[in-house]
Amino acid sequence: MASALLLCGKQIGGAVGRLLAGEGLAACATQLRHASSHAENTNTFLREALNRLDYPEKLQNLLLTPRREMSVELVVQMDDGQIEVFNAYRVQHNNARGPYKGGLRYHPQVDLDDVRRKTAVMDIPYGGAKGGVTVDPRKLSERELEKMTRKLVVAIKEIIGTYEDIPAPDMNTDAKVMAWFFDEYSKYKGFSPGVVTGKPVYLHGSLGREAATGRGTTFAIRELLKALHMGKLADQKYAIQGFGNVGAWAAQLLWEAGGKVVAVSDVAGAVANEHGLDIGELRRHVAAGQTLSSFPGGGSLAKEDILTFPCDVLIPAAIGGVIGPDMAAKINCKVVVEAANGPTTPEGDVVLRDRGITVLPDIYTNGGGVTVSFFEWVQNLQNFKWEEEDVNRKLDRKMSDAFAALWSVHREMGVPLRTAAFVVALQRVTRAEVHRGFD
Ligand SMILES: NC(=O)C1=CN([C@@H]2O[C@H](COP(=O)(O)OP(=O)(O)OC[C@H]3O[C@@H](n4cnc5c(N)ncnc54)[C@H](O)[C@@H]3O)[C@@H](O)[C@H]2O)C=CC1
Ligand SMILES: O=C(O)CCC(=O)C(=O)O
Repeated sequence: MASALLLCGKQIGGAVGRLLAGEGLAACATQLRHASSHAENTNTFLREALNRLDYPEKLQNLLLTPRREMSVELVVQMDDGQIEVFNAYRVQHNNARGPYKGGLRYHPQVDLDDVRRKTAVMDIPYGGAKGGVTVDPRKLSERELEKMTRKLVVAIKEIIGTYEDIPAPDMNTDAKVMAWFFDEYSKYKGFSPGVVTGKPVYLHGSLGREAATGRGTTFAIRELLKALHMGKLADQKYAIQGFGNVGAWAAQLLWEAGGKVVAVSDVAGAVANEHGLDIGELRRHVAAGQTLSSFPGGGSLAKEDILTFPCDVLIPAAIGGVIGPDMAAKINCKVVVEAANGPTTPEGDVVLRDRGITVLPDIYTNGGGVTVSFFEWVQNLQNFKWEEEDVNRKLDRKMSDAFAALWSVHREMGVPLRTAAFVVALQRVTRAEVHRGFD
């Protein structure tokens, strides 16, 4: 027995040592603090909308509290034989309107953001969920990443499902991760393409899903510019933080529409050209493994300067919490379009309001992703593939209709667009809750 434990101790080595030293617990506490601060930010915005609606307190609490939160540990043997333990979670918010739905993020910092109201703003028949694993995927080999993903599926398979909760890509998760997810789940529950969205197109994915969040962001900007009488997409200068799925697709589509993308950044650096970057060339440069800052078609910029770079439309498309009050006082644009989840803190939001800078909120702006995820799910249930133009046309319609709904609340109630978006969503969720009854 003693030698087995010793053997086990040797195998587990560093991971157990670190856990026993309390490092794991400290990391876990940091993640929870981070998660709760983000949830608090969202709840601050949500309360502002609830203040405008005359709902009884009990209903308000119901709307503020997630239905279920699951937290699991994934034990993975790494390529070098060491055992690592990863914390993973899934939070399910409200399923009055349909199955839970939302992204799955692999990131060193947990960031529980808000899909729950997004599905209601977009008027698609889902509730909201979010999940993730606390990991820096750049430090894992592809095989380790696959093992970790499969362990995650085994750990949460009883609370997800085609009609229960449908994960999707988010930061650092892509079609490949979704394919592993679908494959592992199907081993336990039988063929289930509808259990995740954002799968590869050749493996029950939807045409148009990869670009959907960036494309939806572009439609959202078009509608906002029209409403603000600011002209066309082609008339604006854009600065974009984040050049991953969302940022790069938004940049590409804005550039194709004739807009000038004057600066973009990623986690490693930034590049700028006040006459506009050639986004086609830049994407090829990055796809070839080069950094943004080494792009010959622009000058290198400190990544910290992206949010203050002079432009008409600033698009944070990376991580949450980047526009606090200090940053909000310095940014140099006419409108902020939140393609990322939770880029503006409540304090930052107040400063932007005071400065007269319009903010198009995340729960609407990046809703194109979950909308085309919904289209993918419908195609999986139909076992039928739609044409890409059809997907894009339907997405355009959803984004335009959702904008019209929030713009009319913004005008009628005289509230900022963020509050208007929450009001629209809360009204839809509440209607579903009340009509389903509470017995
Ligand atoms: N992928 C999707 O369909 C959806 C994504 N979102 C949100 O959009 C945002 C971006 O997601 P994806 O593009 O999918 O992720 P991604 O992993 O494809 O790209 C993230 C980008 O952000 C950059 N980045 C990371 N940390 C940064 C930092 N500190 N400063 C500057 N850049 C940084 C990365 O280098 C990368 O370019 C996230 O907030 C995500 O929650 C929201 C809805 C749907
Ligand atoms: O496609 C989805 O289901 C959700 C995408 C996502 O992560 C989000 O909307 O925040």
